[in-house]
Amino acid sequence: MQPILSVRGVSKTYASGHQALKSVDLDIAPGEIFALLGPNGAGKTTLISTICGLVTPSTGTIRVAGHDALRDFRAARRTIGLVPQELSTDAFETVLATVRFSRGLFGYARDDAYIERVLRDLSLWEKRDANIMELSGGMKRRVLIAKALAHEPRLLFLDEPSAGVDVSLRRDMWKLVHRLREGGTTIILTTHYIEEAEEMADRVGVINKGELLLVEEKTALMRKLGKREMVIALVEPMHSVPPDLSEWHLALEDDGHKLRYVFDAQAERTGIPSLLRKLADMGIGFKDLDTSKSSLEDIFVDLVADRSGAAA
Ligand SMILES: Nc1ncnc2c1ncn2[C@@H]1O[C@H](COP(=O)(O)OP(=O)(O)OP(=O)(O)O)[C@@H](O)[C@H]1O
Repeated sequence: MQPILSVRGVSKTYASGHQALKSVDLDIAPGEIFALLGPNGAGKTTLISTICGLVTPSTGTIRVAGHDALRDFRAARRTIGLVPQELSTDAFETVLATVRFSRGLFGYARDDAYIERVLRDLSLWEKRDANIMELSGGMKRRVLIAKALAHEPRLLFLDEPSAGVDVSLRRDMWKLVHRLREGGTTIILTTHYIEEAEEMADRVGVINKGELLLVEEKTALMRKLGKREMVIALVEPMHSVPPDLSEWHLALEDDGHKLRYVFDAQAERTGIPSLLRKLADMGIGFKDLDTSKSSLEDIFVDLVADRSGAAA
């Protein structure tokens, strides 16, 4: 299937000399939810801005729904909805007028029924006649989403949708995203909340220092890189890990009451049976064993730390 978005060799060096993107390649399939994950300053907003034509890339090409994003900017832009991080809208206008205007901006005929549906989906219909300046922060955020959806985009960008948003709006937004996808919209979100990527995305891209470090199916990524850990609750607390246990690289926690062992769940030998045998041989008793899987957050932190270490 033709990708709805195709980014090839896109780099961006700002006038300050800062290189915010380093030869990024990325294909997005129609209908998928893609989370772009990265720490502050990683280049997420810059990448979105180049795709939306707000920032000119220094090198590379971008195609959106078959249109060249630079040469054929208007056609490409019409297929995109962008929910920016902050509201820069006509604060004195009413909700309805602002959202209607957004649709008109892209040359679409007025469609009151569609706009009503969007406002209802976002619980904004009751507020349609309110001035935007009178709305709470969460409601303003909903207006931003409504504006981005006003021209029925095929590709929706959500830049940090959860930043500064309360739990109920976050949940509403997740529901809306799933509903939009069911209707065929492709969604790309940037986030540094791993929970959000874990909850919503089909695929995850990790970006750090302008470099797209990896792009993977979320479930495959978690399976491949997932580590497991086992916590051993001791009968008697320890002052330090005995040298005879050094090969397992255990950490002592909870004032010496617990040993933590991190292992690779994919490895042929996890090291657990030998560790438990060794504990028995040494007469170290334990009350409980607890194993858990590492989350996407652990994976992400490991990845970014590895790369930073490698670059140093
Ligand atoms: N107009 C600009 N001129 C110069 N440097 C810029 C400009 N815009 C962004 N940068 C720099 O480029 C880098 C990437 O910024 P960007 O906003 O794309 O990161 P981000 O991943 O979106 O970060 P955040 O999560 O904080 O929003 C940062 O170091 C930032 O300071």
